[in-house]
Amino acid sequence: MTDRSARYRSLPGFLRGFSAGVLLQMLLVLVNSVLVVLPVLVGQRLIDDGVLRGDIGLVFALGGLLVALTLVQAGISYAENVYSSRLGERLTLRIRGDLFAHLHTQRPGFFAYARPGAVVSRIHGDVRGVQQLVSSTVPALTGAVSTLVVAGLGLLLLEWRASLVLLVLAPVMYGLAVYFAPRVRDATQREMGAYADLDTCVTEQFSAEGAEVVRLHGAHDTMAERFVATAARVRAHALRQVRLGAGFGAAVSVTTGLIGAAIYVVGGLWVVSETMTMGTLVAVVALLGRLYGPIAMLSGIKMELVAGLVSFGRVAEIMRFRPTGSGAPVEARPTRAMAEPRPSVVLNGVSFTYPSPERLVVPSLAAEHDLVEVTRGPTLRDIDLTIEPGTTVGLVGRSGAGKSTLARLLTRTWETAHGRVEIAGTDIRDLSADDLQRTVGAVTQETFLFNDTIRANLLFARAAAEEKDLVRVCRAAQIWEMVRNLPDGLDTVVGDRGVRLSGGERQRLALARLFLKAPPVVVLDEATSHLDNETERAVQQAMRTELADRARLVIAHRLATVREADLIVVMADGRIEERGTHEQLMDLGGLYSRLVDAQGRGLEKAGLK
Ligand SMILES: Nc1ncnc2c1ncn2[C@@H]1O[C@H](COP(=O)(O)OP(=O)(O)OP(=O)(O)O)[C@@H](O)[C@H]1O
Repeated sequence: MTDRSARYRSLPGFLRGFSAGVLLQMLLVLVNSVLVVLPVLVGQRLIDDGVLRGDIGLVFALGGLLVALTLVQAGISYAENVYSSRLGERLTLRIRGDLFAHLHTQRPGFFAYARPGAVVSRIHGDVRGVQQLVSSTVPALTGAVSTLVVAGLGLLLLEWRASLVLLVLAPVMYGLAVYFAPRVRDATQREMGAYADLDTCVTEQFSAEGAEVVRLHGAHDTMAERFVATAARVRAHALRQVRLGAGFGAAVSVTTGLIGAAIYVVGGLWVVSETMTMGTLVAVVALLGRLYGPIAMLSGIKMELVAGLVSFGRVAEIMRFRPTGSGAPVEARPTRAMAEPRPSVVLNGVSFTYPSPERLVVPSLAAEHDLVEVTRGPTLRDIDLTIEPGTTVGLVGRSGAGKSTLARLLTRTWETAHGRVEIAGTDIRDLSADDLQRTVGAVTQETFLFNDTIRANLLFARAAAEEKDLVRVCRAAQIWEMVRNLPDGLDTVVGDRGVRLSGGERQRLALARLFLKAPPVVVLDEATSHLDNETERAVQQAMRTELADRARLVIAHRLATVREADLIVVMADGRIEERGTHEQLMDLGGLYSRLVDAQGRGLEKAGLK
């Protein structure tokens, strides 16, 4: 467990990091609650010793004291509110920073299953829930307890018989809280779950790609219906929460109202029978008024406390999450430095099975249907393969054969304990994340560009690159002419995920980014699939210069892409079925030659050959 995750073992443990702030906040709350009760006791003396005995001087003196107490109490209350909010905001910043950094350490499998909306709602909603807990609920709780103690003691000293009222009031309020709290918690959780679905719906469908798919399939109405159904779930849970809150409020009002009436009647009889002074009756009624608030709050606060703790639990759940099985990082192993500038890659007896989702992701972030247990067979079986520096290995095979999975083992997107993946003789799991990132570079069919300038997207690969390097790699990737002709050139913003560029342009920018990084091990998974034949040939030519002595793995459906490879590996059903050069495999007359024939016939039919 990292230091960051360890902070989230428990709420008190987390708050230890803010102990000075929390202590100051508590002190302000305590002083405030004493100042709320003191005026009542002063008021009693004012009536009994001042008004009823006709001591005008005392009336003015105690009146002045009341004004002073009110002003001091207002000042302390202001300071407490501002300080609590500041503490809450500091805390929010810490949690958001921790969550964001922690999410970045998750394995890619996490993001394959986590609903984006659920992640967003944790970062916004639940973090705010924890903030509320610390900046409002906990001080309110402390304030209520201390007011209760001070006011209770005051009541006991003034008129012990009246304090017996507490024996009725407290259990009734507690009973109400016991009834309402679990129901509110349930409604809160359900509402948050529904919000996560709603957020996912919006982020998916209003992304450029999602909106396009919906439009092309004319699915607006279906999607709108689904959205409204989810929004209706949010409404139902929110209304249930409101109903429960209102029910609780009404029950509290009835209880306090009945008790108030009883005190007036009984207290009035005591004053008539002269067993209690008028000042004491007024003070008792005022003190009880001060007590209702804290008692109602204490019973109601349980609900807020529960909601806040649920939020903390949901944040902590992510912060403490460790994937298990082959999706898990192997931090316990010592990392070794990658010294070899031109390493070879060796896969030795490698098999791989995709782990089930609950090992990869916090279950509450995944969609329910993803968590249904499925037994998967191995996707890769007993793979032996060597890629020497300065050579290209072409990987081909039918769709679903396991080519991309194999590539993802080289980028350590996935890890396997069955067999070894070695770079320069070191098990890939023993390499530090930095070394791995420096050593292996990949371009895939789906190119992701950030909604930023072309320059910023390129500099992602090498922040210190100069303008002339950017131009050189753009030229090599056959994209410079296009970039140069844009009104803002390299400073053109590409849109969400690069949506303002064509698929081929995005791929060429991704290749330029790879050339800029020029890592010792290169993985190209359908990286030129969107390019026309002529551009692809030019890019391949550039690749031989830009990535000359690197170990290269090239996956392609278009077999012409890998025809010149030093070794072509043909995969079927997770195994290596054939290997050799193009000529050797054609002579063999096996799967590869059948794939070449099929593609040739396809091209002939299309009149392209
Ligand atoms: N994240 C995943 N979780 C579970 N199974 C997966 C995952 N990714 C891929 N698979 C499965 O693994 C198998 C191999 O997929 P892979 O993407 O490696 O095939 P491929 O040979 O690259 O196919 P294509 O040529 O269509 O890209 C497929 O059956 C696929 O459904």
